[in-house]
Amino acid sequence: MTDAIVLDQVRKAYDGATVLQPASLSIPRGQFVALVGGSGAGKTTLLKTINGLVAPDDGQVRIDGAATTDLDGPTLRRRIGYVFQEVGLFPHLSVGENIGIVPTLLGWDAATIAARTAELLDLVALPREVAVRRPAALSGGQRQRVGVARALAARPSILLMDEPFGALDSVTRTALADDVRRLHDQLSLTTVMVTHDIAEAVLLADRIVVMSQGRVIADDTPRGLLAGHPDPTVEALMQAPRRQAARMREIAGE
Ligand SMILES: Nc1ncnc2c1ncn2[C@@H]1O[C@H](COP(=O)(O)OP(=O)(O)OP(=O)(O)O)[C@@H](O)[C@H]1O
Repeated sequence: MTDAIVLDQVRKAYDGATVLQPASLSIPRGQFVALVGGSGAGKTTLLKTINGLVAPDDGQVRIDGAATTDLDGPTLRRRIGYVFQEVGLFPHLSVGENIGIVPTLLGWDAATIAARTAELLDLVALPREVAVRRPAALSGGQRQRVGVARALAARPSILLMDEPFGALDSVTRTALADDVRRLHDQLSLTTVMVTHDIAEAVLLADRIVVMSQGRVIADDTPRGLLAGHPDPTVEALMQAPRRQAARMREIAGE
């Protein structure tokens, strides 16, 4: 079967500085991939090459076998949902209008958009009444849920998320992360999520891709990476979840 996302030797430089070394990655349909690595490693840049927000200098990105350069904007927006870092809801639009942005751009009629908005609010476990509120009248966790609903509005098969839970307290974060994984499974999505939280990546993802200085330095299952890796940067990253797990077992008296 054709992979949902293929990056074929994708390279990107800004003002002569290469921020993404030629990177290749194939992501089969249905996989949940976490993209981790230090600040400035190139994670957001790589994520944005997938939906065309960043145009690669070299190489090719293919979505379900088609080069993104051959796909028009509306097709990309329909196929790929994007949850922005810091959510990026429009403050002057209601929650419902925010969720309906892509369907509106795609020319859906008002009744279909309203029905879809209600369905999406149910899906992300928000009361339907919030549709008429402005984003400022929601909690941070609720705003993130709106961000996820907005990304899923046009029934994409691919969901990209850039640090979607970054600013949340740990209880809200865990609940939302669990819901995102549930939605991934329920809607048969292919998901790529950038996160700084390695424990979260280990708990949520089927596969973890580690980046450092514009390169992919590791790519394995959480279990595989926890078992050990020759690269010291990867090893250092994996120490945190290992320590947390060991400490939890100790406290639980196991
Ligand atoms: N539009 C841009 N113009 C110039 N440089 C950029 C631009 N976007 C990103 N960069 C640079 O590219 C490098 C990689 O940035 P990127 O945002 O992809 O990293 P990241 O791994 O997502 O980092 P973080 O975890 O801090 O968000 C950084 O050095 C950044 O300053």
